[in-house]
Amino acid sequence: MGHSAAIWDYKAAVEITKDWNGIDQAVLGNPQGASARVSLHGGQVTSWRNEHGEELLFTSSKAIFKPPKAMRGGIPICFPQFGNCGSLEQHGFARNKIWMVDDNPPPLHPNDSQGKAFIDLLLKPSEDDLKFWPHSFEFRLRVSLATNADLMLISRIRNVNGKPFSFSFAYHTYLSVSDISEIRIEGLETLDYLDNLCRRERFTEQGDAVTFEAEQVDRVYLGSPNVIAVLDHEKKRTYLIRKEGLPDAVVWNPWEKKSKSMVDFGDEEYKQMLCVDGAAIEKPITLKPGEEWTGRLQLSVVPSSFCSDQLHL
Ligand SMILES: O=P(O)(O)OC[C@H]1O[C@@H](O)[C@H](O)[C@@H](O)[C@@H]1O
Repeated sequence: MGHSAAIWDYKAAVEITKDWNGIDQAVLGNPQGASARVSLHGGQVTSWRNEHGEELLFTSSKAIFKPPKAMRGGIPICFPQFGNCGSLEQHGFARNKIWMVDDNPPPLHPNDSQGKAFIDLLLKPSEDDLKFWPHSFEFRLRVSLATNADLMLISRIRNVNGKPFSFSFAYHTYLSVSDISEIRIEGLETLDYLDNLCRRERFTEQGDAVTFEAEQVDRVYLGSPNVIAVLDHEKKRTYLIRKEGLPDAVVWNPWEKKSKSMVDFGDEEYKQMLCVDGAAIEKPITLKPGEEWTGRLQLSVVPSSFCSDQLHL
């Protein structure tokens, strides 16, 4: 994984190393041995492991770890556009850019700082970016790992001083699952969704949970609750996705046919992955000069005996 260039003591360790392409990445650790890795390429979280060293995020065995494209897995950031419904490249440019580390980040909130390892990455537009998206923004991404191994991503996007601008956003979260046909998502039942496979037509979810049976699912659930549970029966564990400032939830699994059409994805790998993204898509966010938007995502894993009633889903 490359050599260590620096060790900072943000209560727990944050280490900057080089990845296989010589691009810096931050490795966050907690005292129990959990870890998270975030690449400066795209500000993309590329790994999140629990204290037993088990990887919780999916990465394709065919992933291409080479800029300019984002690698298939982890948590790419979709900004300032989700999908292809705008003039920019699919899912926006942020995931393809090289971000900077902020060596002097503002402190964590006192209620929020207990033992957390964190790193702040910054993205500002280059001259070239301004030609395609002429808006002066600053994007601060804070990735932190808690003592209980929860992974938190906080995005703060500020209109530095330009004209008002609008954007859509998603944390495109690739979860690693044992077998997609055993997975249930709770928290999205009865909601309306836009079906990306059906010209973004609006439907209403009918099942008592979202399950995956025989075909690609590619939907944007609207006005979703701030906690969504992904139950993995076989692994006897549940992912909890908590979000703030992100009203929508994208659910995507490519299934067989689409998997075969993606060069950086194995034909059978759809069985082991599921994307559930905290997102702001249906109603774009608009920022006036000087305004800032915050979108938070917190991922936890709990045993499947944990009752969903406790979540107030
Ligand atoms: O291949 P990309 O650009 O990373 O996108 C992957 C998928 O991302 C999902 O979020 C979209 O809803 C899908 O339509 C898309 O295929």
